[in-house]
Amino acid sequence: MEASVSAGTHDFTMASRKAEETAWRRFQAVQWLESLLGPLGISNQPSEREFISFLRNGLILCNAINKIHPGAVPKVVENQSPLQLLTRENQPLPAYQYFENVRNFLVAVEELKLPAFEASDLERDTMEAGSGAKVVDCILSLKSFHEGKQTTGANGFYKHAKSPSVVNAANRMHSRASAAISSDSCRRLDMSALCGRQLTSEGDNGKLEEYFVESIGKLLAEYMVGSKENIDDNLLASYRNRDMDPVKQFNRIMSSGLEEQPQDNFPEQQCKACLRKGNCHHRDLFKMQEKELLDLKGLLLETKKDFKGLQFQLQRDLKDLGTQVQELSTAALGYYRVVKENRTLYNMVQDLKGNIRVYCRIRPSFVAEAINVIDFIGEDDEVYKDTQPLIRSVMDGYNVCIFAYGQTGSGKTHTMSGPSGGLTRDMGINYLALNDLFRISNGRKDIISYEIQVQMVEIYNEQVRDLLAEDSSTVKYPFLDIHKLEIRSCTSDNGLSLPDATVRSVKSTNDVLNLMKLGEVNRVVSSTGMNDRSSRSHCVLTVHVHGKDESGGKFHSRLHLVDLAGSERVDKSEVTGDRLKEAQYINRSLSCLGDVITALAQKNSHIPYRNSKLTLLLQDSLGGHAKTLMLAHVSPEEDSFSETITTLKFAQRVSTVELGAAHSNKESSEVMQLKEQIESLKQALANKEAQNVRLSKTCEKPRTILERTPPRPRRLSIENCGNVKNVKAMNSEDKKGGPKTPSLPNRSRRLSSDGPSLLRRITLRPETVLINKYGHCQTQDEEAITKPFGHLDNGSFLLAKAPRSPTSATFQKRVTKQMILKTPNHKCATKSEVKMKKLTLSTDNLTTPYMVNDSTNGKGSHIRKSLRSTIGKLINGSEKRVSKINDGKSPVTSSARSLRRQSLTGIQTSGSRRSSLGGKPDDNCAKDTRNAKTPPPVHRSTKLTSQWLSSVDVLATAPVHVLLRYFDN
Ligand SMILES: Nc1ncnc2c1ncn2[C@@H]1O[C@H](COP(=O)(O)OP(=O)(O)OP(=O)(O)O)[C@@H](O)[C@H]1O
Repeated sequence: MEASVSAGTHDFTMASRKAEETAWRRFQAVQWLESLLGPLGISNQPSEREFISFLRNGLILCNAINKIHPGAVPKVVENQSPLQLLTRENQPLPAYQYFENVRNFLVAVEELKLPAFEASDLERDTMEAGSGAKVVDCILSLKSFHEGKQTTGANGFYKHAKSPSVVNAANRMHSRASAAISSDSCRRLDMSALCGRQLTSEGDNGKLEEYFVESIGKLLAEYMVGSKENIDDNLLASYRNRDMDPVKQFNRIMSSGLEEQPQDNFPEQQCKACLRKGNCHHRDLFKMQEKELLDLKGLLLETKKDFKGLQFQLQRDLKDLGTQVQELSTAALGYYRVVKENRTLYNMVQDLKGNIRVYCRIRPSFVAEAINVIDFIGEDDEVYKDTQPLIRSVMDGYNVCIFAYGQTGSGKTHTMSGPSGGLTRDMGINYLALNDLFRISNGRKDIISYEIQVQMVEIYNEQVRDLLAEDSSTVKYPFLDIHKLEIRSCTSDNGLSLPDATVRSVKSTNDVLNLMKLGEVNRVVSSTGMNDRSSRSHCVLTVHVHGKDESGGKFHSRLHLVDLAGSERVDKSEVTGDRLKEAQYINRSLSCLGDVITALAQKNSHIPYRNSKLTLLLQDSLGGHAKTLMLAHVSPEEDSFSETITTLKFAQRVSTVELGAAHSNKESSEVMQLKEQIESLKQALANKEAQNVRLSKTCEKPRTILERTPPRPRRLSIENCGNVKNVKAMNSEDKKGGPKTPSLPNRSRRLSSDGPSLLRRITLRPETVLINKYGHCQTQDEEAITKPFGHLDNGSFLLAKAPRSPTSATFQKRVTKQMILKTPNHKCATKSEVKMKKLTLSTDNLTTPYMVNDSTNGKGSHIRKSLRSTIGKLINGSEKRVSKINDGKSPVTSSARSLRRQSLTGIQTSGSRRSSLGGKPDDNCAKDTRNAKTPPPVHRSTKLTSQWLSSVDVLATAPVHVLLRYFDN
């Protein structure tokens, strides 16, 4: 059973091999025909039927034979293309169309003594298995003939390679042997011996055939012997002795090889060759190998098992590792988040404490082989990034100072201005900062209008010099003292600490570049032993940003960009003469800067800003409410070690300086107005104090003064309103016969520059006077007073209505006096529009109803509080001062007070009013005033009088922003 299965398998294997070989040969035939005639349109691996159909009309065969042997078929019947033939394969062609061609071809093949086939082999109906093989053999013999012809240049020869179907032993042929015939190895047979022979005539064909058979047999035998395998030693010996016909030899080798081929089951088979020799070790070898194989199998199984174990362990380890990596990455993420948060919080704390931020920049080494004591690790191209938030702060109204510090040659100028003559992308912080300012300004142009101005100065040998001055001679000759600038407090003038330095408006980064170039050219730079272009001065580029928002709020912030001159050891920089002097100045001013920093760090009460121009100029940045950042620069070289340490120590000290939280300079329009109001009140207070001093003097000798005082025309005085010039203007107006107003009683017209004259100067006229934003007065009935009545630059106005006569009944009936504090949105509100709020002023017994608009914000109310207290002080304080002056005991005190009240109201004080105010009647003063023929007491209610008095009091001190209104009852 086993044997029959084995035989069946063997047959099947042989059959499939045979089919493979046949297909292979067909493929070779097609390949060759295509190489000879060009593409024929047939697939590379045609079936036998396809192949035959393709050749059936004989056209291709005739063309092929004519190509390799011109004239072999004298007349070829042309027909459809093979492709057409193929596609129309199912339609039988007329026999005559191909019969002639095929017949002619077969005749030609016979003439060439090549293997032929029967014409019927190409007929479809009679086609039987294996008939295609004959056709293939014929074509391949043509191919061999052609190849031989090409090689020898003569008529060629052919290798009569028959297909396995026509070879007797083909069924039993070992695959290796057949491969030797049909595969590449066959082509590697040495053909040189054959090629050496020249056959010249057609008559040699018979000999030629014999010769070819002999030679091919010989070659094949040699090839087989060369490979030696399974060839009987006797056969080998006979072959070597050359005592046998090569073809016979080949046949014997083939048959012996096929006989000796190894069988699947060695022990059951006979190793014939070995048995013949009698020394067969194959069995032992086989057993040994079998054992080895078994061992190996066992080993393989074991290894597989181990491998599986390892695989399992590896998977487990990988899983564990994955879990651990995940945990680690979670922890790392958390850590980075915490670090980031810490950093943010740290910066926040720094901001709240107002610490000066310090960054350190390390210059790259210039000499590759130099020994560096400090190495920079990381990227060096984002220096500006950390300073960017500060630049944004400038646009929000904060003052900012960025200064570069470090030894000479450590890269301060490189950081602040960029490399000299560098490209725009290499520009330093100065340019980048201004660029950013413009960018932000453009981004916010719909809500805030910005104006950016630039000043650039240098402090050279303790002199401040303008680097943007038109007159270049002032900068070209630094030793001339012709352009020394004075440093002032920032609160002076326009908030400029250098009001005399050129201020240039800039609108674009190009403007900035031009200015910076100008400044760079004008700056004093010299070559020293440490730096070819050493800056010999401190350069301060100040950017002023003026902003105004939609609501009218304004701010003015400053950005100082400071490139300090480098500290230098004169022995190292090898400077002499002027350079030495410069170095000394530089070192001295830097030492002053150090002193200031130390004092600030130690929170000393005295900070020595005034010790140098540099510290004076940076005063508000180092000790004010600015945001300050220092860029400490160090050189990496070994010989700069001590300077590096000094710089780092200085940087450390600077980082401990707490400036306090930075303040924005931004103020809403309301706050601004209220601040101005306070200023005006302060001014008024000062004026009033001066008056009081004069008043007290007047009270001492009122009679004399009054006697000397000539009567004057009545006038409206606003001297107490803090604008003497306008009073003068009004006086001159009156003199010139300005607008007429209803006359007052004579007593109120009697004015004097001293003493009682004050009473009249404060007296209000009995019509409403409006002061518009241009500073012009208008009467209630729109009669314009042409002369300015005080400069009111914020658009607010004063509305005052004085009684036509203090005794006027209509007036008394109409008047309810309210003081209204003006707010931006509240121009001239009607009574109903204004929310009432009563405030009590702690004047001596005066009660004044105020109207305050409650819609203001917290800051406004804070300012209002201070305003109120200022007003209180103004009234109380000044009187207190007067009483202080007069020591409270002097009769002058009360008389002065009454006189003052009189001066404010034009109404003589009376006992009843005084009692209502809680004050004591002052007989002396009353007497004095009576003697002085001051206006007689008016008949009005005490309450009204006191209200009026207090209102006027306030009016007198707050001329600009206080609106006095009257409403009819
Ligand atoms: N980060 C840097 N990358 C490349 N070159 C640099 C860098 N920093 C400085 N340099 C170069 O080093 C040299 C000295 O730099 P720079 O003039 O800016 O020093 P400095 O501190 O301003 O010196 P001084 O105080 O004497 O004016 C210059 O040639 C500059 O181009």
